[in-house]
Amino acid sequence: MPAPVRQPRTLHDKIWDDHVIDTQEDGLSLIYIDRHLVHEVTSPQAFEGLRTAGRAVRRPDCTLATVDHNVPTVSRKNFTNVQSFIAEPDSRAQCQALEENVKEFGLTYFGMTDRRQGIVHIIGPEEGFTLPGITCVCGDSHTSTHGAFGSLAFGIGTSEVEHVLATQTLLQRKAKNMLITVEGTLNEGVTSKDVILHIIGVIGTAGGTGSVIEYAGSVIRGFSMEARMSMCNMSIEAGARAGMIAPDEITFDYLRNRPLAPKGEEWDRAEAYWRTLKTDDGAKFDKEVHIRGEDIIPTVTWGTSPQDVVPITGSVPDPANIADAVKRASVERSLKYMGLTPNTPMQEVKIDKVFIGSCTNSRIEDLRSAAKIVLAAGLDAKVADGLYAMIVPGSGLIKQQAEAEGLDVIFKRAGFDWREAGCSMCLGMNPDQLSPGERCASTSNRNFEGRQGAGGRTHLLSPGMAAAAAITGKLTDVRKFLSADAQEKVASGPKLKLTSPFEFLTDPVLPPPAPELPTRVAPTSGPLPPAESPSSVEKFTIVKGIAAPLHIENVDTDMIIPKQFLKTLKRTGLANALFYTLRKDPATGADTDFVLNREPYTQAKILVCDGENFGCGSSREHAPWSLNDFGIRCIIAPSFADIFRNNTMQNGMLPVALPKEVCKELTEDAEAGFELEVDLEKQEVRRANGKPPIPFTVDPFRRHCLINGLDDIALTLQKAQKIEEFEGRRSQVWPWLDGFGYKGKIPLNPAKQAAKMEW
Ligand SMILES: CC(C)[C@H](C(=O)O)[C@@H](O)C(=O)O
Ligand code: SF4
Repeated sequence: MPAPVRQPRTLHDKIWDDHVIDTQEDGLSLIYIDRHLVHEVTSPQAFEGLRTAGRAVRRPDCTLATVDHNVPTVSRKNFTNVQSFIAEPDSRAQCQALEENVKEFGLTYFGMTDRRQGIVHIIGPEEGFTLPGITCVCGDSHTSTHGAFGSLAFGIGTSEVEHVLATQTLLQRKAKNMLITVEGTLNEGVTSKDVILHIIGVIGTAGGTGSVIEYAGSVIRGFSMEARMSMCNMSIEAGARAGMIAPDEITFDYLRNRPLAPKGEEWDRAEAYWRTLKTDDGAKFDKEVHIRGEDIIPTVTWGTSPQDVVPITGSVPDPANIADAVKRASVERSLKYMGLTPNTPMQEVKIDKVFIGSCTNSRIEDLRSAAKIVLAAGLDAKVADGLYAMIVPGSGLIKQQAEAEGLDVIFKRAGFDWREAGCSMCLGMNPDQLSPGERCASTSNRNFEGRQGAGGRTHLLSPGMAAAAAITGKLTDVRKFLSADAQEKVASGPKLKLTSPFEFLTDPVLPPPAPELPTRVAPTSGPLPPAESPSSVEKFTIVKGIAAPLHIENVDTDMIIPKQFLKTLKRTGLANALFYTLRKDPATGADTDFVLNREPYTQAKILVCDGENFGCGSSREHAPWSLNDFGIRCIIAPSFADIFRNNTMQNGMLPVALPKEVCKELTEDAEAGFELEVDLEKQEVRRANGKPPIPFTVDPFRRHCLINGLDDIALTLQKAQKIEEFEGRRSQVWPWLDGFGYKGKIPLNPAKQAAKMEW
């Protein structure tokens, strides 16, 4: 018999196929997870779950933890311990909880005295922990960043973090294949940040829902790893499950000699495998989008969604020109929040703060491109009067390298504040925040209402554009600083540490070696619990009650629960946090007339929204926890963001997707005060106004779990033997994936270590 002919496969297909441990008849697969990154915000409840069930971490050698979201970015010169350094009690508690958890569970941890500490999505690649061909997860939506290496990398919620810690696997349904090509030549001043903002403007924040996007084409191939990471990072802003780019010489050059990358003969084997990781000719994509590089010019956002983009040469949109009433209302709402007048040229918009940082744009190349603009503005250029500009490197090592290149001198001399590594003002879980009404030019990835501080206004842009805005005090076309005249001016000026102002652009310094070399540890399996472990998840059969109507598109999880409530160590007590900014008057703290504050909706068990893309943005499971705590067990909407949908079902809640017109009708029922009855067994929504029931469908496996209140982890552990067999094969075929650990090398006395370090 001739061997069956294999269909051409996409890069995503290949990585997926290599990680499937088991597939059920209905298509649900158990996939192996090669790399798990952990941070302090989304892990405490997961470790608590392990503790309660008496479970161990299955693969400490494939798990890497750090603190990033809560850490203050002020100087650590006087750091002795987290207890005394972090003033805010909840932030402190989360960081301390992680310190304790990594000790208890034996995990590799980059704490605040470690130069390798930084934003979780920066340190994975920097260490070579992120590799081509792997599956990589983290309780964080921007895990998509790691797809830049040709890996399948995606964000998960806290329940899934617990699942991965306990089993090193996840239950997943394969996503669709989407291709986005960018061909041609980019205009001067256009960076990968402009390219991804432009793409999101074209496809919208739900354009990638249910898909893994592969970015291809000559423009992408020409990008450095840093630029590719910025692109893949924002795949989540396009609604995609993940983004990826096939590995090539640029990828291999970046990874060679990274502390955790394979070495010697193992590198050669790995590289040979990685070279097979590209989409075959003739492979089919479910969706394709083709973009011309020439069409992109430096881009900036004007509104409160990452899809609200405009070329820097454009103007604030005018709602009067929008025919669709819902869209018009949404633009009006955004403009009101942003304090912008229709038709104002973007370059006349004045800025109060500039933030250069975040997992999108805080890498060495980002800092170089911002420094280039500062230099191009002239050696006497200064941050505009009254403006505050901060630079937050993505990791301690990036900070160190930038200082070795003299970038800090360029920034500080121009009046920028040079900070320590962390998430910082991207989200403001630490003290770095906008005040109400302040406007920020930010290199981060989300411009949601209140994202950088309650009432704060965010314009997303590239590092060069942010630097230009810092100097002029307004949103500015970066190309003004790239003219021959400006460069001439700089070239003739006095010299800094560098022999030419742009020397660092062509001759980058290699990253300094990591302070400690890892020790190889054999893969271990943690003790397996009894398969019949009880589930704490409530069963869902029928939910009947008041339904609250909501008319908002793209309800993001920052809106469902703002960042200040993510600092909890529990899953409960979040009812008051639900839709906090919509429910509380910022000035008085009094209740607003938001629907959930009004009778009878204070008793709502169901939320009906007629806007698409409910639950987009961050992976915070706090969003379903707060809905649940309020009493809402079912959300009906035209479409859901992938991670949010998953997170609700992990908590015994039901997301029901129905056509937009049907959702609209149901919001009318809700407004008239009619109760709704959602029956999961019969898969129908019954209406109290005598109209016929509305059928819906739910993933059969999830339906079964919800109706019976089953625990995913216990179910997965019934397949322990298959997982072990997979691990055996994995060790033979991909030996470099049996990770490296720093077991036993976690600093036990941070104070002593801090004293040794120069900050
Ligand atoms: C805290 C975390 C859950 C969150 C995310 O998933 O994205 C955060 O990193 C963010 O950017 O909002
Ligand atoms: S998006 Fe911002 S808050 Fe989230 S991980 Fe990245 S830097 Fe941190």
